[in-house]
Amino acid sequence: MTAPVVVLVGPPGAGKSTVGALLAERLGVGYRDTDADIVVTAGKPIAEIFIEDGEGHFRALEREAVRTALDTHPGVLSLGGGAIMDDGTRKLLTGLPVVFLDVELADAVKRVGLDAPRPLLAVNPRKQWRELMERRRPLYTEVARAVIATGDRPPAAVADAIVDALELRPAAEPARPAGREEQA
Ligand SMILES: Nc1ncnc2c1ncn2[C@@H]1O[C@H](COP(=O)(O)OP(=O)(O)OP(=O)(O)O)[C@@H](O)[C@H]1O
Ligand SMILES: O=C(O)C1=C[C@@H](O)[C@@H](O)[C@H](O)C1
Ligand SMILES: [Mg+2]
Repeated sequence: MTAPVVVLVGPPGAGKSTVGALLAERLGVGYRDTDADIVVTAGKPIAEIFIEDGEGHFRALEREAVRTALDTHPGVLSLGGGAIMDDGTRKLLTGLPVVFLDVELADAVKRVGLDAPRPLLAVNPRKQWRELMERRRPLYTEVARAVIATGDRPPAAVADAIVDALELRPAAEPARPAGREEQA
């Protein structure tokens, strides 16, 4: 198993894609998003999977997408906003460097407008988002090794905060051999 260096979780608009891509570039590793993997595997957009097959089927596809990505992707991995709702998916995350990108409703609205085709936010998105976060916040927190508030930080500062919280360094940066400082 080649586990990711960071797994990002958080609600829609938390910045998983934006921060994840930035962080991957900074660390010199690849970036992957399980939502994108599911679309490829299912051969149709997520909204269609929800409508035609239901949320339960989507969560099962998502669990398998997470399992595969955790086994094969050594870089930065973003999960779908609701992945932590599935018991099996949460179990897969045990012991991994999971970061919860936290965001308040007002900032999420500013960022994504809540008018994108998100199946679970289709009707009355503000109310849905608030209720969804009430249910999900304890689960995001449960799986997370670090919780990063993103409201008052631009994406680059969020990436910095993750690097600090998990004490990460670029993949290419060699570990300094012990005792070399004195020899220069
Ligand atoms: N820390 C931040 N400060 C300000 N704007 C941000 C921040 N993080 C992300 N954004 C902006 O918010 C929008 C949504 O970000 P992004 O798509 O990365 O969120 P996401 O968590 O991946 O959402 P989704 O769950 O829908 O995939 C983008 O326009 C992005 O530029
Ligand atoms: O919050 C959610 O439940 C979702 C978020 C998206 O990332 C997608 O995984 C899907 O639209 C479901
Ligand atoms: Mg995203």
